[in-house]
Amino acid sequence: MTEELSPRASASEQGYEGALRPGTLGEFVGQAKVRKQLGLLLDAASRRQHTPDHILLAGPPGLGKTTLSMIVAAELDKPLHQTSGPAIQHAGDLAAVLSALTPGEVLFVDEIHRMARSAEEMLYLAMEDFKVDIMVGKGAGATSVPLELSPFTLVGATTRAGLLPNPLRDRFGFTAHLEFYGEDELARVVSRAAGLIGFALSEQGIAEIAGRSRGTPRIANRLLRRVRDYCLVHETVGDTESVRAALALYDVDEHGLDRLDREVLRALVERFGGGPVGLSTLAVSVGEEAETIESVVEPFLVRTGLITRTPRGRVATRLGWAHVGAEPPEISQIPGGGRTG
Ligand SMILES: Nc1ncnc2c1ncn2[C@@H]1O[C@H](COP(=O)(O)OP(=O)(O)OP(=O)(O)O)[C@@H](O)[C@H]1O
Repeated sequence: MTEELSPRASASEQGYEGALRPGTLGEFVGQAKVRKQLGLLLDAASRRQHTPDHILLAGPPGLGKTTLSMIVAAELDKPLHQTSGPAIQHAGDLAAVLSALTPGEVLFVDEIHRMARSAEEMLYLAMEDFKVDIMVGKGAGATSVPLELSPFTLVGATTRAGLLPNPLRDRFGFTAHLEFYGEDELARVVSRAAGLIGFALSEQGIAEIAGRSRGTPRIANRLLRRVRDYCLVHETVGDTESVRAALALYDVDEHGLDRLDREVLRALVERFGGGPVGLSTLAVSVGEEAETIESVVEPFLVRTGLITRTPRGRVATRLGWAHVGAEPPEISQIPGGGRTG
């Protein structure tokens, strides 16, 4: 997968991303339902002068979970403490974080599904009663000492909501499921970001980037940066032509497919007659890890209707055949498919 289309952030783009983050719910583009629900929750909490319910943000990477956690803290006018599941490997790690929280503080735990089990159990009590039991001493002499915590709001983020144990999931008063963005919404993300970085981009140029961003604001902002650099170096304006030229340079096609996506699709059509074929066979045929194909390539090809998953393996749809410029052998046997995102 080319770096341009990875939904995950790279360390080098954190500063750029930070500069583009919307600071309020009003500035946050799209996700209308989640914005309304969250707005109501925060408004009610401030009217009751109470900390809001704990919030779980679920959805694929790059859709705005970290941004929303910052917005929650900003709207509540409270500090934000950020950590992540992998950083909490022992109950003691969590106890240290929780005991340092100030009243009303927002605690953001990214990838909360990756937290240690022992810490999860401590978190149940902390979420419910703002208390933890600290074990003091070892062996037979060990005793548990209750510790009162300041009331806080936990904002948990996960790309794998299904992996959260039920007792943890049940302790969130509100769960927001973030959806992939439509092209109009992505155009608004790009237009806003272009304004912030002071880059003049035509309406069509904006639409070209939006259409290649795989429903993901992080990718939209990254492609914008590539186009801005291209225009700077080639001393050209941000129009459709320069967007196309810049993104062709990075192997991003008009639907947001990259080299690996196209290779997989081409292998499916040309080497396996459109399928059905098993994932591992497909992975070997393009010389890539099955994991990468399953977690990154396949979901996007399925979502855009280029392939489907059947019990017997992956099958190219009519759209998939057309995308690689090939004719399907017998139309009646090929799934129709349809672009969705
Ligand atoms: N709704 C939105 N409006 C405008 N920009 C957005 C929106 N959502 C995300 N972005 C931008 O996309 C980038 C990635 O967002 P963010 O870091 O919040 O994603 P995430 O879901 O937390 O990703 P991960 O799961 O990898 O942590 C940021 O630069 C952010 O400003």
